[in-house]
Amino acid sequence: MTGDLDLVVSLDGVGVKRSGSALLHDVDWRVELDERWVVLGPNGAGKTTLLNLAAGRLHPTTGSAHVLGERIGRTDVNELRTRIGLSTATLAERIPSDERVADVVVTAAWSVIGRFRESYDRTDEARAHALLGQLGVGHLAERVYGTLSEGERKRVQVARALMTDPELLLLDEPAAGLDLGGREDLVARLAELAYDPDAPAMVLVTHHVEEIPPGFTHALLLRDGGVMAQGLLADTLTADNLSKTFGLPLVVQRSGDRWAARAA
Ligand SMILES: Nc1ncnc2c1ncn2[C@@H]1O[C@H](COP(=O)(O)OP(=O)(O)OP(=O)(O)O)[C@@H](O)[C@H]1O
Repeated sequence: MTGDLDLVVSLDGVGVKRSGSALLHDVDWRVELDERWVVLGPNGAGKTTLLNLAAGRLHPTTGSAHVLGERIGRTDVNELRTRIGLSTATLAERIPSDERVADVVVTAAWSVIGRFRESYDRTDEARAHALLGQLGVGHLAERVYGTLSEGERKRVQVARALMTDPELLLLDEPAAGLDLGGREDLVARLAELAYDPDAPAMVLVTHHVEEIPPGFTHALLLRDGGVMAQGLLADTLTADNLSKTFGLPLVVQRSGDRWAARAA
C-alpha cells in the first residue's frame, strides 16, 4: 500500500516475461490523479502489456505494481476492476452486435458484456444515456450496436468505460481505424474529458502523436519493453526521443495543443 492518495498507478522496477522473452523490463512509472498520460511506441513495444498491468489484468514477473493503492497480485482484482474503466479492441470484439447501444454502456455497471437481466436500475439507465450524450452519441442509444459506424462504436466504448465512474480510465488506441473526421471528433471529446477536473486519471495508448488530445499532460515512450523517455508532454515529445523510440529520424511539430510527426 502506498501512502500517497493521489497516486493512481505506481510501478517499481516492473518486468513482465512470457515464454522466456521480456515484454516489459525495468519500468518505473507513476500516474497521479490529475494526470492524463499518453503511451507511445511502435508495434510490439509493450504498450498493451503496460495497460493490462495498470488494469490489474496482468501481474508483474519482477518488481511491484500498485494500482489505486492495491498491490497487483495481492488483492481482489474483481473489486479493483470496477474502479477502472478500460476500453480495448479485445473487449470491444466481445460486444454482441445485436445489443441495444444503451445496454452496451449500462452492462458495464455489472462488469458484464451482453445484457443478461430484464431490468436495470433507473439511475444506471440515466447515467448510460447521459454518458452517451457526453460522447455525442446520445441519439443512438436505442439503435443496435452492430449498425453503428466505427467512429460511433468507439465513442460508445468510451462511454461504457466511464459507466462505473472509474478512478482510472485506460484507453487502448481509441482512434484506431477512424477516418479523419471520426478521429478529430473523438480527440475533441477526449480533450473535453481531459480538461474536466472531475474526470478520472487517464492513460491513452496510441501509435500517433496526432491522436494526442489537448489537455493531456504527460507521455511515456516505450521501445522493446523499455521506457525510452517519460515526463511532461512538452519535455518528452522531442524529435530526439521520438526518433529513438520509433527507430527512424523524425521531425516533431507542435501547433497549439496538437502534435504532428513525420520522417526527417
Ligand atoms: N502471452 C505472450 N507470450 C509471448 N509474447 C507475448 C505475449 N503477449 C504479448 N507478447 C509479445 O510481447 C510484445 C509486446 O506486446 P504488446 O501487445 O504489449 O505490444 P504493443 O506495444 O501494444 O503492440 P501493438 O502496437 O502492435 O499493439 C509483442 O512482441 C508481443 O508479440
